[in-house]
Amino acid sequence: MGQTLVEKIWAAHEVEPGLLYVDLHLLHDLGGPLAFEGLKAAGRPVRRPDLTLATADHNVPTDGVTRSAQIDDELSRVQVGLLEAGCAEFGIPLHSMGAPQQGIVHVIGPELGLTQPGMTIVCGDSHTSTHGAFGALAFGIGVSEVEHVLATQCVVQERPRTMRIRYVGDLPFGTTAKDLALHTIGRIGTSGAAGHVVEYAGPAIEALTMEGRMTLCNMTIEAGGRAGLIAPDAMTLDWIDRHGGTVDDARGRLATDGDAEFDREVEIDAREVTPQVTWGTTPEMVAGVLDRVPEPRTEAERRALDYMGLEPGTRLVDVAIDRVFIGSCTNGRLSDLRHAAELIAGRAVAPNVRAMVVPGSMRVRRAAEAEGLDAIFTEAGFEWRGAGCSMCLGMNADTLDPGERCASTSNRNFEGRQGRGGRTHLVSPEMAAAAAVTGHFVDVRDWRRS
Ligand SMILES: CC(C)[C@H](C(=O)O)[C@@H](O)C(=O)O
Ligand code: SF4
Repeated sequence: MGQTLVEKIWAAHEVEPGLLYVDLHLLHDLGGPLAFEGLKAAGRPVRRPDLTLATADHNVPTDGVTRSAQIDDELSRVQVGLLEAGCAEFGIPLHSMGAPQQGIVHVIGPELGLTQPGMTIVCGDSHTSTHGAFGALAFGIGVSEVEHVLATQCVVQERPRTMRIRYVGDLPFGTTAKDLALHTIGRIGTSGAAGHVVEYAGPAIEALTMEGRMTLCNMTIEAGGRAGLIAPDAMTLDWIDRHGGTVDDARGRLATDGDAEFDREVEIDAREVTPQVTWGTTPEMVAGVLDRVPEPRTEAERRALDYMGLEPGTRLVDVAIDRVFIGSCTNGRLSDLRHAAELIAGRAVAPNVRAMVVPGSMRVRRAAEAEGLDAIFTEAGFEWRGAGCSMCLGMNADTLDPGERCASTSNRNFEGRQGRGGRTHLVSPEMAAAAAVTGHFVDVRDWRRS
């Protein structure tokens, strides 16, 4: 019997049963500092600093501050400072605040040509699955595992179960990878992929750009998956080539064999995807923009509606918003900014809305500026910020006030995620841009036709 892509990568990295060799270890300012403490206490060096790369993203202010010592918030200042000190001590390359390549860890890995097919990639962060877009087996690990990888370049892992989500048909006009991801989670639920590594397949996947594939793989975690990945193709190799990486031939051809078997197979009709808006406090509480806020079926849904301040039966297009956040490792890449800017051009942010764009990396920011996207955004009334996680999780000063309602391109709409009492609606960059202009959700397909 043939093997799945994941089984092939697994077999090529298994040092002994349950122990995987790690090709690339990414660190950020939350997991890194704690792991360094552990290493220091044990008196161990970092085994392969050359296969390790760090960046500051979670705690970084986006208001132009370029040195960790200048961060107002004490905890954030300490965490970024510890990352800087630890990287210097252990010889780990770091893109910290003020560095030209600083950015969200899952944005900079691919952008630097480091993320490649067939690799094992780990990071102390659940959305490491993003890198699976390149045909890598990429997954999040816990802090103690980060320390273990730093010390040994290996990670203890239970063999994951395999799952394939195969899409039938093409994505309809005016819908995006984000809509595909949200629609999928709406179908299978937030534990629909629990314990599995998901391989995405089908014509709708082949037609996605690399950025779209990253968005989809990123959100695998929100369906409970361990990781998500897509077999490499010519587009993958071309993207890596344009970003300065070189891919080994055999790895570039990696794919699931025709007769391989998955533990689970799910089929989803991509033709049914519409622009999606979440109405609740988990990504599975989602509907099409033309739908209404549903009657709650469970206690959790009742609670979610209460928290979100929404009445069942309200049309989603009638829901007014206060804030817009375009950014995050889900949708903070150059093409996301381009798509939002296309809709913004020549229009203005609604008077009662505060909208911000936080590029996923400083490189994305510079590239966007070179194309004049920053001018489009600022002329429309958006704030144009520095790079980082920012309002995706609100660890810096970019947060919602209690009760504020936000159209956000990030991946989690949990209670308090963007600030205590804040209400998050997950959408695509296009939907966020259109909502910024009108002050409520709109069917972006109409705008794209006009
Ligand atoms: C802080 C970090 C560990 C966390 C994650 O693992 O995803 C964060 O990035 C998030 O998105 O909530
Ligand atoms: S952008 Fe958001 S989801 Fe991504 S790593 Fe940062 S906090 Fe996590």
